[in-house]
Amino acid sequence: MSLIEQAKQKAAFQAVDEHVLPHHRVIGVGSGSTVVHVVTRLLQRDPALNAKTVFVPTSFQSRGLLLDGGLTVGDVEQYPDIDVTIDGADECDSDLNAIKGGGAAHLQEKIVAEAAKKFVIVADYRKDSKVLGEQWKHGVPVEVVPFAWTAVMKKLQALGSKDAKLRMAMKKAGPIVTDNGNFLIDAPFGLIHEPAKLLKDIKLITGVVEVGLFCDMAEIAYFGCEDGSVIIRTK
Ligand SMILES: O=C(CO)[C@H](O)[C@H](O)COP(=O)(O)O
Repeated sequence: MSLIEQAKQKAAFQAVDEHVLPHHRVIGVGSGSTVVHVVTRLLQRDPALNAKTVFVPTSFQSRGLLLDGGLTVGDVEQYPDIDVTIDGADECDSDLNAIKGGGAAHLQEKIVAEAAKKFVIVADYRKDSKVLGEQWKHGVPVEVVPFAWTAVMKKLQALGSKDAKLRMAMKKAGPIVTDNGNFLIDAPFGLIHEPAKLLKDIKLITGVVEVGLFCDMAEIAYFGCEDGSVIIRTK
């Protein structure tokens, strides 16, 4: 396993060990490569404990990971009160505001994070920053209704994101379609000093479904490092 993968694993394992408690019955599970290690650790728990627990995924990917592991899967409609949600991030600032949606899953991720009593971020050290936009250069992921994408793009440009782009699929002649049937625009804004304000401004654009800015949501973040240590940040 590469050093970066080991770093992600360290962060994920520690977060599961410290935040998924024996009395918890509903656990939210995010998406992405770091979350693969979260599921690995969940599967190492006492099977009797896992059998009494429902896991709420945030994407096609995490649903598959949970089902492959034989865990019981539920959704927010059935389980609106989640004990803890653990998810990755594309970048996380010193106030624990995060950019998410690199994996196009931020709508469901935000719903599952908001439904949780506690939201925990796991990542490698490259995601740790002072100000959003320092590390993640692809821009803020913005999920949009397909019909509205050009109109939303113009509004994002007017807000200052000159290089906003529709996210294209790798092996399809066309745009990425999210798990919810929408398109995605990646909107770079340089350094984001006021993420909550930017979040509000983007959300007010008609046709925007959800913005990959998670402001004032995470309680704690674990960043795995290549030397085997884990940086922990709290609010
Ligand atoms: O927000 C996400 C998906 O929408 C992911 O959590 C984020 O992209 C981080 O992924 P990884 O752990 O692979 O770096």
